[in-house]
This record gives sequence, structure tokens and C-alpha cells, in this order.
Amino acid sequence: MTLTPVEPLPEHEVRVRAPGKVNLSLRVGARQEDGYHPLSTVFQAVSVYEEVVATPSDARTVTLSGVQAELVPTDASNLALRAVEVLARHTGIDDGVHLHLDKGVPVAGGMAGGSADAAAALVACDALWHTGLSRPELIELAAEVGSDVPFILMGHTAVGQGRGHLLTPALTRGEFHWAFAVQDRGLSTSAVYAAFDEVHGGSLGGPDPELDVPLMQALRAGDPRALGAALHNDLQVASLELDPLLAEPLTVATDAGALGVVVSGSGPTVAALGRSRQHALALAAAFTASGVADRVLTATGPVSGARVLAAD
Ligand SMILES: C[C@](O)(CO)[C@H](O)COP(=O)(O)OP(=O)(O)OC[C@H]1O[C@@H](n2ccc(N)nc2=O)[C@H](O)[C@@H]1O
Ligand SMILES: Nc1ncnc2c1ncn2[C@@H]1O[C@H](COP(=O)(O)OP(=O)(O)OP(=O)(O)O)[C@@H](O)[C@H]1O
Repeated sequence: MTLTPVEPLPEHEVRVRAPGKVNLSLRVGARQEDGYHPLSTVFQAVSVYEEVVATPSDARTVTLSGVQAELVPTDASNLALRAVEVLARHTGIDDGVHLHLDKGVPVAGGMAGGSADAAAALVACDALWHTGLSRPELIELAAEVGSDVPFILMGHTAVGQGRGHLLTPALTRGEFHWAFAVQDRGLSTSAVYAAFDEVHGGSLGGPDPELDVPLMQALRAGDPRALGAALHNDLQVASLELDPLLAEPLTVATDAGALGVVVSGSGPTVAALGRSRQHALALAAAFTASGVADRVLTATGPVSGARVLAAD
């Protein structure tokens, strides 16, 4: 009998897509001893995406494409590689992987682009390595990588407490339509929190989720007008202090009839809520025409969290 040599399995790859986010409400308490601030926030995942392709490799490496890709580090400080390290340490898996990150979410824009890469890397390597971890276990690991990473795994709309990592899904109805004014200049998240501390000193109590009852009702009712009126961001004053030009897109969107307008997370991206898809396009056109944004995006929310698109 002659034996036919078995062909090695073809190299496989896993492709994952992860969304950016906007904080519909961001309420911040006094800085704690660990340097973090207690939050009560309502996240919404929006249809602006990072795409990550993971391929087996000898080492752990990353390459990038997409808008502002040149601003992102490719060394071990890359959030996607940090996520791989956390997963490898937790599972004891020693394999290499190559990650290609195609960036669609603004870099250092307050929309959690780096967190989306990290969430996508966790999902991709979990699939590649067949770790058998459950979603809740992955979400727990995600919190070790960054405060926003658990939400990007979960997606849709959720209330975040603690550092923003303790999540409760929120009931919502329908779709909301957004226009985003994006800047080439980024803002450092920790610098914005430090500026927030300068303004408030130690004078704050804990963040009060009760203040978001009208916002949660607006989400349940699918009422964009009520949602627009309830948008809120405690970090906005600090972002404006570090980047006073942000007042311009806020004014432009208000004048163009936005239902609500808010700095996204730590900024500098400004999010404007439209009455409809058509109106969100009109708000984006107003940003462009007035020259107050380096780029504009339109998106809908809520959308799913990080998920595998294809594996072969
Ligand atoms: C502004 C938000 O995007 C709102 O969702 C987040 O709070 C920031 O989340 P993130 O970028 O994932 O933040 P991390 O990577 O965990 O932390 C970056 C820095 O932000 C500050 N930070 C973050 C979260 C938090 N609850 N309090 C903080 O003070 C800390 O200075 C920290 O060193
Ligand atoms: N994969 C990555 N993508 C983007 N930035 C990364 C990545 N890895 C590390 N970074 C670094 O993290 C910084 C913040 O990037 P990111 O795009 O996540 O900001 P952000 O959207 O403001 O974050 P957040 O909304 O979570 O506060 C960048 O300036 C960059 O140096």
C-alpha cells in the first residue's frame, strides 16, 4: 500500500469588524486613587467600522491601512497587540498572529477606534485559537485592555458604570442618524480627564445615573427629538478648553437644525443627531460647507459589537 502525503491545512484567516461609539451621555465623578474616574455613561455603537484580519504567523505583528493609519503605533503599544497579549496570557496559548487593521474610525477622536481594534483582535484570536471562552469571559478580559473595549465587544446601546467597563444593555427602538465632524488633530483621553480635574477639583460626588432617565425613555420610545434634547457630556468643557475651535462645529450643527449636538467622548469629534438619514446628510454637508471639520462621516446606531465576518 502506498501512502499519499497529507497536504498541510491551508493557512486560514479570520476577518472581524468592530464599530466605533458615541457616548449619548457621559457623567464623570471625582478622580479615584487608581487615577480613573467613576462613570455613568450611555454608549451607542455606530456604523463606522474597523476591520481586522488575523492570520497565523510565527511572531505577533501588526500592519495598518485606512485613514490616519500613519498615526497609529505598530509596536507592542498598539492596543490590538495588547489585547492579543492579554488573551494569550489568560489562555496560556503561545501562538503568533499577524493582524492587519483597516481603520475607519477616527484616530484619537473620542470614538474608541483603538478600542475597536482591541475588541476585534480579541474576537479574531479567540476564533483562530479555538479558546472556548464565553462572550462574558471575553468581555472581562477586554476590560484589562481598556475601559471602552468591553462595550465595543457588546455593541448596540448600553449603560456603562465603574470605569465604563461594567455594562447593562439598554432597550432601544428604531435607528438614530448621526453626522460626525472629524478633526485631523486628536485629543489625548488622559489629558482631557486631567483638564476635567482642573475644572472640578475634588468637589464632585459620584455620577448620578438618575439624571439620564429622560434619555433612557427617549431610547425606549425611539424618539430622536427627545434623545437630542437629552445628549450630555461632562467632559465637553474640558475638551473645549484644550481645543477651543470645537465650539465651531457645535454651533454649525445647532444652526443647521440638529436635534442635539455633543462632543463624542473625550473629543475632538463632534456628533450631531439628525431627524432622518437625509437630515444627517444635510448636517454633514453643513459641516463641510462651513469648513469646521477636516472630514465628515454619517452613520446610524445602534449596531452590533465586534463580530466575525468570515473565516477560511
Ligand atoms: C472618554 C471615554 O472614551 C468615554 O467612553 C472613556 O472613558 C475612555 O476610555 P479608554 O480610552 O478605553 O480609556 P483607558 O485606556 O482605560 O484609559 C485611558 C486614560 O483615561 C483616563 N480614564 C479613563 C477611563 C475612566 N473611567 N477614567 C479615566 O480617568 C485615565 O487617565 C486613563 O489613563
Ligand atoms: N490600534 C490603535 N488604533 C488607534 N490608536 C491606537 C491604537 N493602538 C494604540 N493607539 C494609540 O492610542 C491613542 C488613542 O487612540 P484612539 O483612536 O483609541 O483614541 P480615542 O478614539 O480618542 O479613544 P477613546 O474614545 O477610547 O478615548 C492614539 O493616539 C494612538 O497613539
